[in-house]
Amino acid sequence: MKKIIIGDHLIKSFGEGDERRNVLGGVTVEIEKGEFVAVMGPSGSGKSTLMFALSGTDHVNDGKVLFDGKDLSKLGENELADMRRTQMGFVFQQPTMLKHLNILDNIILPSMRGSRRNAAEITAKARALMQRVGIAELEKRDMTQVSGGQLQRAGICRALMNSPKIIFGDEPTGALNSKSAQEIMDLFSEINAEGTAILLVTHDATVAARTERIMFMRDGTIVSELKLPKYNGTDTDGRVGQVTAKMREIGI
Ligand SMILES: Nc1ncnc2c1ncn2[C@@H]1O[C@H](COP(=O)(O)OP(=O)(O)OP(=O)(O)O)[C@@H](O)[C@H]1O
Repeated sequence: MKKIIIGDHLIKSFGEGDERRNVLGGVTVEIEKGEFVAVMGPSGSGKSTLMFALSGTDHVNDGKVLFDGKDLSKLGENELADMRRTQMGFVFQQPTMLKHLNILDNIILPSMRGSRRNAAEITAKARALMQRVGIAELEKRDMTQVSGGQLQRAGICRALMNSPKIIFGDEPTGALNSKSAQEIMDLFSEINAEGTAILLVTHDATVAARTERIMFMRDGTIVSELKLPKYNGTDTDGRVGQVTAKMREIGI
């Protein structure tokens, strides 16, 4: 099984009666194990809805999602929650963290729930990840005492706690300045190089240009795709140029 995710003819609709409309109009997506992919498209084109569908965060109305060969619709709610917690990582534009807990405790909190590992093991893993992403000295601070980039690093540590097979990122650099955004993208590249698949939703051509495949959405369907070689730190401007040219071509 080479694919980590197959989304097969996904249909998702919202609204009732005359107001009802398809936000995903039969989308088929395949993501390879270890692949680094971006989804771009105008606001409201269905990017986040697609991500929620592929991650089992939200149910689809029709079509099916296979995660590592398992049909998500055949799993009970607990099994699905368990799969999301242990095999998928999530990074959002603004990491949601509890204000009254320090950064370290925020990182370990989700892993404590229903885990067979003991607290010392979990804490050691969190500290190792914090060290790795350069925020080891911030463990006692709370979320209001760190920068946006540092908070996002903490969010990435939290997403990596269970060594997921894929990370879903919804505009993970959207709230950051360009330097922090680049550093976060460097981190994603490193994580991907170690074999974790990554799916990012982004409006930013410089973010998308770091990935190896970009799917362009419009009105709930994938209208085009751009493939790039795996990023190795070279030809950054050329890659961004290819993404922006494609965006112009399809009118995004
Ligand atoms: N729970 C919901 N109920 C009703 N409509 C919804 C719901 N979630 C999303 N939508 C609608 O579905 C469409 C697609 O939303 P989605 O968030 O997937 O778009 P997007 O491409 O991620 O947009 P953006 O770039 O602005 O985040 C939008 O028109 C949105 O209003």
